[in-house]
Amino acid sequence: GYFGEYGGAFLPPELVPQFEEIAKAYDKISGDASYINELRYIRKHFQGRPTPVSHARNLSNRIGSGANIYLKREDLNHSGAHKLNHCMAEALLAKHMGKKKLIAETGAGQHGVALATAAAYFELECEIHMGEVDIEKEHPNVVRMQLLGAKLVPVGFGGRTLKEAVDSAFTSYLEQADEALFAIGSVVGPHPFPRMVRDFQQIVGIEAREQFTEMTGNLPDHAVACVGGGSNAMGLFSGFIQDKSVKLHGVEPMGKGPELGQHAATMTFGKPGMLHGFKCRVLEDAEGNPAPVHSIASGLDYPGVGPEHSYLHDIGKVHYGSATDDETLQAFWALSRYEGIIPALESSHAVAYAIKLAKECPGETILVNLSGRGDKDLDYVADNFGTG
Ligand SMILES: Cc1ncc(COP(=O)(O)O)c(/C=N/[C@H](C(=O)O)[C@@H](O)C(C)C)c1O
Repeated sequence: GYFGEYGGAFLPPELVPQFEEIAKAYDKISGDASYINELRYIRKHFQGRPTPVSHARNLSNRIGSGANIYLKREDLNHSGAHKLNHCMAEALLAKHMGKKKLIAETGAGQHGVALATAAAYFELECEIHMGEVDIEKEHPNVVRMQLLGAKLVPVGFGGRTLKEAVDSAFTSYLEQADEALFAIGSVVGPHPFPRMVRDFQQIVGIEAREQFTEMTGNLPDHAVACVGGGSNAMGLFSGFIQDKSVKLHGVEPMGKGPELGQHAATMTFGKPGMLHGFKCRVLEDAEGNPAPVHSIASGLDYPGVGPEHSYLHDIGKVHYGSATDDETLQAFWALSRYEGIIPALESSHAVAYAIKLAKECPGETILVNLSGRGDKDLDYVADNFGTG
């Protein structure tokens, strides 16, 4: 359960047997033919996979450096983001474990919607914890979760965003661990979740590598993905991690600037620490507590980051850059206006970074994981920043 010094499971004693049970169940069924076949059926006939790879021709031509940007269209995955890739697998695992309920946190609401979708499909109960700030900001996803039958638990303490939602979901799980599965929304949390969620997201990178080489006859020069906890990035990177020629880039939110509290750029400003029961790089305040964070994208404002990313950062296998709120908004508008694709604000960070990279790498190819669509962000952007 470790990636170098990062990862592990630092749990309250009463949860140790629960997490051991989850790890054992996952190891058991991940090689099981019926589980693999059912997941394959679901991906094709329920999720509508494979998602396409689109050449952002107009955007690339407008940048004019001869670089070409391509988009892996996880915005076209059912429920509108990459999150369903791990939620369907987590729900299937819960079924195999005889669980009746799924519990999770959500920030942007995409994971909440995806888990509620998976719970409806498998006829499981679903309890989603969400900060009051994010409930306000991601209202369309709140309605969708409730329509899909999930019970929403508003979280009103602390910063009232993602970190507190995780704390609240964890506490609730503690009380009902026998009949519920805690379905974490990213490659974070105590072992086995970082490895499990990465495994469930690998389908993205496997498809993208096959599609890109078939479309262009080559591997991409660069693979780019935004990083909140890091699940969509690990999904894309998994397809290329063995290819020496493909440069991997994780994009973090630089928000309003480098001052602590104005961003959530954990790789740039953080250091090794502990959060939510696992070791990772963490943004900490002067007292050593998780620092307040900000991003225009609810899905990225998390003071920690996945242990596997923390390791890949330290060994220099992945370069972690960033995009500010302003750069992100420009990318949100540009992709909408020039390509007819409205991206999630989270994914817009990866597009913003790819635009900067295209200017620095003339003639090269850049594959971006477009992790989700922007429906959830339309009103927030239009009301606060206009339509570009
Ligand atoms: C469209 C979209 N793209 C990227 C992310 C960042 O999550 P990772 O891919 O796990 O880094 C997110 C994260 N969303 C989560 C959510 O919807 O609840 C997030 O807020 C938490 C689960 C961490 C997202 O919605």
